[in-house]
Amino acid sequence: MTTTTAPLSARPDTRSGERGSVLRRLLRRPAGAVSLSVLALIVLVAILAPWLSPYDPNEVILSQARALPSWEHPLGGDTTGRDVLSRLIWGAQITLWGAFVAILTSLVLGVPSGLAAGYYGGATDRIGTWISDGLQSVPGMVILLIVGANTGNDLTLLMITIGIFMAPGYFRLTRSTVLAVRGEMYVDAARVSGLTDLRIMARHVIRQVFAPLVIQSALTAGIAMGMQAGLQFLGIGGGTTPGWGAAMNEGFQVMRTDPLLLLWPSLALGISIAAFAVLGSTLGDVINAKTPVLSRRQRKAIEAENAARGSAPATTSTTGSISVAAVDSAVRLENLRVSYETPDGEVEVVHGITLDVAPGEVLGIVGESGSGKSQTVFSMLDLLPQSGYYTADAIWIGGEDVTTLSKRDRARLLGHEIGYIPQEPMTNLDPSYTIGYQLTEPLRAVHGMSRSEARERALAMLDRVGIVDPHRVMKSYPHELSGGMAQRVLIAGAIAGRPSVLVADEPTTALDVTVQAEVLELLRELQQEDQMALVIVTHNFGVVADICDRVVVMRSGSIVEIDDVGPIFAHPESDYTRELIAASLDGAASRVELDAEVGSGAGAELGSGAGAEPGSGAGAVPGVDAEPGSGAGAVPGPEPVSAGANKEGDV
Ligand SMILES: Nc1ncnc2c1ncn2[C@@H]1O[C@H](COP(=O)(O)OP(=O)(O)OP(=O)(O)O)[C@@H](O)[C@H]1O
Repeated sequence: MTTTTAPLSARPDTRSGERGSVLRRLLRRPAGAVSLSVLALIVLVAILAPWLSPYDPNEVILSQARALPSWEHPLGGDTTGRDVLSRLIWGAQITLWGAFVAILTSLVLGVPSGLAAGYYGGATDRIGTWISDGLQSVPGMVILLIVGANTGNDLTLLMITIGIFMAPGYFRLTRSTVLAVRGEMYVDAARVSGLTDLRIMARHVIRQVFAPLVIQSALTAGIAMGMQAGLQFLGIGGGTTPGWGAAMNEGFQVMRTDPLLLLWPSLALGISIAAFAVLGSTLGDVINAKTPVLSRRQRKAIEAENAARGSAPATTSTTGSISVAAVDSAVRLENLRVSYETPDGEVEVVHGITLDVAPGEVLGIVGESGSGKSQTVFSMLDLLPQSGYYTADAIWIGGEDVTTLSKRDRARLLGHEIGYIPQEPMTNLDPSYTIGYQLTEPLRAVHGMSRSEARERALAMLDRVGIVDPHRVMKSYPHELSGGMAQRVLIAGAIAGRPSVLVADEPTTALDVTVQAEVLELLRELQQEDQMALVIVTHNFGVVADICDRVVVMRSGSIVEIDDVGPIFAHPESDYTRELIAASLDGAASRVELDAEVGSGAGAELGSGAGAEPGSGAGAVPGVDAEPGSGAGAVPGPEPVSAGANKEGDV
């Protein structure tokens, strides 16, 4: 086994550092610094009102009626002789409280419903959207007047009502953010590891909604303050409370004779609303500067959709073959069809394929991009995106036809019976959590282990996949790992539940060429050690030669050829297979070249990894010579298969 000794990134991580950097960047902008300071001052004044206020805000001093500013009363007295400054200070508390109640109500109603609508889609989404649209079409002011009239103008209840009418904004924001995040690979990875929807939402999705919600709340706070003042100005919501709106109402009535009485509360309200608005938009700039517009997966889905419109042929024939009885198979797909709803109608992208994998067998699924490899394995895992669905005569996993199972029972297979290793390690790890948390979470939640058991298992698995300092890696965040280490971590997670089937979707594509070889070597070792069935998706025949027993060649959603690796290389039946083999080997580095590259420590992880263990260093490039009688060495073919070290390929 090869080991990985590449040092962890020296970047001084930490989540608090990340949060600090947003605050720092906010403060670096004059607009951010000023608005934040103003708001901090207002909040401070509101909190310290009992101590700062020189007089009781409702105390009437007749001699001070309409008095001009003086040393005793810096802002003068109002029409009944109450101290204006004291009323403004207490008004800050009441106005902020009103805004807080409204925002809290909106958050409580809008966020969970938006989360559920975005995550579950379907009927939940439709019902949520319908209620949200309905609320927006109700004339809010009429409802506020009714509530005011029936509750004695209770300010808190009025602000709760305003919060209800502002909840659709939070609903829509949360829903759209979740829709974008739901497709992220680390969410799929969490699902594959068997975590419940509730847990995935609470731990992995809600964090992504956090930043937009903060921005929205800053903007909404200003609006809520304005609405509250508007209500008080109209005489609704607290005639006796010293709110700024009530003060404006009073000042408005004596505007011609005592304009200052209107000026002070208007200034306080205007400055507060402006500060919230500027803070919200500056926060938006600061946070969005880091946010990618489209994730790679989203771009890929769009490209795939476009390709599907142009090229997917409609065919009804079924293709493929089987090798063992259904009950003896590790996996068996019978007449699997996958379709997608697209704006142009329904498109079938996998056209009735049949294949199986025996326990302990390594099956390669090969084909060019868009041939349906990923859709096939996503159907196995029951992880097709929402717009896609499959039909099949049967899907056997571990000798059981899982098409008869409920969605929930089917999900239980993930992490237990089936493990999944994705294509891109980095995007499959949640950047907000340590590796230790991400490895132990499914072990505790899905496998019912205690904290210490889960930790022990995770450490053992990290050690097993060649991580030399598992304790340190457990404490690391994904960005501190190299791509190869991250993939090892995901492999550790996939095998931690001891699955009988391991599905690897192009597990080495995103990795450096030398690290690819190490990861393939590791997969082969693990598969042989635990006698797992391994389904490996690739577009590279080098990988097939290296690791597979049998191979399925796919093209445009159908199986072109299916056979043991030897015969496929020796006598490919279809021209397409022949072309794929030639394309995989064309331009491949020779074994000697590859060994030289490995020896020179070209790979990020290889310096000590490969070299550390004689026999698995350069020899870690899995291939012909490494194991006589296996891999490409055993493959009679048109050319010696030099580990398929294709420049663009997997190895
Ligand atoms: N969300 C989607 N909506 C519509 N069609 C889709 C969607 N996802 C995939 N497809 C179509 O399914 C077909 C098979 O895609 P699949 O992802 O299985 O290809 P692949 O062989 O795994 O390719 P790659 O090696 O690029 O991942 C593609 O032609 C694509 O157009």
